[in-house]
Amino acid sequence: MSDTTAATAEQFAGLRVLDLRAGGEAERLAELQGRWRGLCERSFGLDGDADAAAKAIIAHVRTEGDEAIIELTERFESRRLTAADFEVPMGKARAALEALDAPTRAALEAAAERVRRFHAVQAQALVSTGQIAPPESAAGDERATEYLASRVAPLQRVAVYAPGGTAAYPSSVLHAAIPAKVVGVAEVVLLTPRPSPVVLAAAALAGVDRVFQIGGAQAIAAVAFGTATLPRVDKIVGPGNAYVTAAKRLVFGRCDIDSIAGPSEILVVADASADPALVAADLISQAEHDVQASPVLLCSDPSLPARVDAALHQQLADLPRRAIAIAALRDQGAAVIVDDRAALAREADAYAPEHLELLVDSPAELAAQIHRAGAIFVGPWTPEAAGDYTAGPSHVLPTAGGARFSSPVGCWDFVRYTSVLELGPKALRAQADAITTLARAEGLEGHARAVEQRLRTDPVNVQAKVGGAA
Ligand SMILES: NC(=O)c1ccc[n+]([C@@H]2O[C@H](COP(=O)([O-])OP(=O)(O)OC[C@H]3O[C@@H](n4cnc5c(N)ncnc54)[C@H](O)[C@@H]3O)[C@@H](O)[C@H]2O)c1
Ligand SMILES: N[C@H](CO)Cc1c[nH]c[nH+]1
Ligand SMILES: [Zn+2]
Repeated sequence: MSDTTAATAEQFAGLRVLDLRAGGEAERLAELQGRWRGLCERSFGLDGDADAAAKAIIAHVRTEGDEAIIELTERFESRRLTAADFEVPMGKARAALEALDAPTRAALEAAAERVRRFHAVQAQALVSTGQIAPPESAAGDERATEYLASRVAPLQRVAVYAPGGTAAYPSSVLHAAIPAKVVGVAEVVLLTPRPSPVVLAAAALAGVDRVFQIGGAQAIAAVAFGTATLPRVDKIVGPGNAYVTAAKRLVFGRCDIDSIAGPSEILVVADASADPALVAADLISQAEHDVQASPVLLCSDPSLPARVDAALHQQLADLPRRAIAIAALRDQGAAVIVDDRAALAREADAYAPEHLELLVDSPAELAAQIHRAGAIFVGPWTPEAAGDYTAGPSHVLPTAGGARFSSPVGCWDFVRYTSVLELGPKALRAQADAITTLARAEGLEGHARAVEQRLRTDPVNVQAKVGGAA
């Protein structure tokens, strides 16, 4: 991990430039392309130290339960808790909401309302679908009826993880717990280390049912397996650092998870029309999250990286979290130069960022050509920070290239579908030949006989045989 304490604004040496334009010296170009591919192939934590640490923590919590949580919280957070301290009474969260200063409460309520409204619309798409499909020839014949359905129902109990290491994230409480409540999850459990009063207030506002002031991989393990104090949950959602993210991946299967929502990322796609001050501001807005954040510029204007570097220098100078931002810009940051607009779209898709920001001419047109991103911010009036707080869609998004296959946290995360099948005797008979043939092709005689057994006992079938009609 980077040494953040030593970093200062003066130490920021500028984004490393990867000039991928055609026409450069072939060997050098191949090397730069290899480096860019390395960034596109990032798969955070898959074989890193965090994975090994999370594995050991999970094993410890599985065997020692609450005792392990007490020990690990002391080791990683220097906090001495007893099991009785784990749960923060909801009364305290409600009191925190009441005690909040008026501007913060108004901002929290405005964000909560917009997130709720957006997800209320999204939830309308989550319907049970059913089909009663007698063949036309058998219309009105109940025995030919088949009922095939996908029945949707909310999960019973989910855990929301809200980070609390180097910053507090009341917004993450809203952006994960509200969609869960919108679809009717019975019990939402919040896990968060050192909850600030604003985090507790957000929990009360979002309708969270229980709050546990524990964090890290130990919190993830606790709710995946359950301990004497913490309940086992059906799903864990929410962002976190490398340890939290690795633990989520490791407990998947014991419970569900949303996606790998790890250290923040932003890919700012810019052309000659972009204002370098906006590019720098938005790179910094994600770099300041974590020394492991990834702030990357992808541009078609070769003069832009130098102008963005100058703006970065200026803006980093008095940034409170500049040490973190500089470490992220230095270690994961890059300025990638490509030939044209088509290459901007192609390489943005290849990077599959958590946040994609388009500071280009006709940004909506370019947005339509890019398919792999957690969220796309279109045009100069849509800073990524708006999505973090008030816009409405959840800011809990897949990182580390997960946007290739995962989605933002949404109402879909908090429901599951059950298939329901009901066949009438004629409907089964219509499929029987295909079923028994396929079963025997798979060497599964028992399956074939399970169907034939029914056909033999179907009174209509018996009658038909006796009467000689089908
Ligand atoms: N992708 C998203 O949607 C999204 C949203 C918000 C935040 N984030 C990210 O969430 C992260 C928040 O990280 P954070 O650290 O501030 O809070 P966190 O709550 O995720 O992690 C803090 C916990 O990490 C554990 N920990 C610390 N050092 C450890 C070690 N050496 N070994 C094992 N465990 C250790 C501790 O238990 C501590 O409680 C950032 O990376 C931020 O970028 C992502
Ligand atoms: N940008 C973060 C997701 O990567 C979410 C967040 C919360 N608060 C501020 N930002
Ligand atoms: Zn953010």
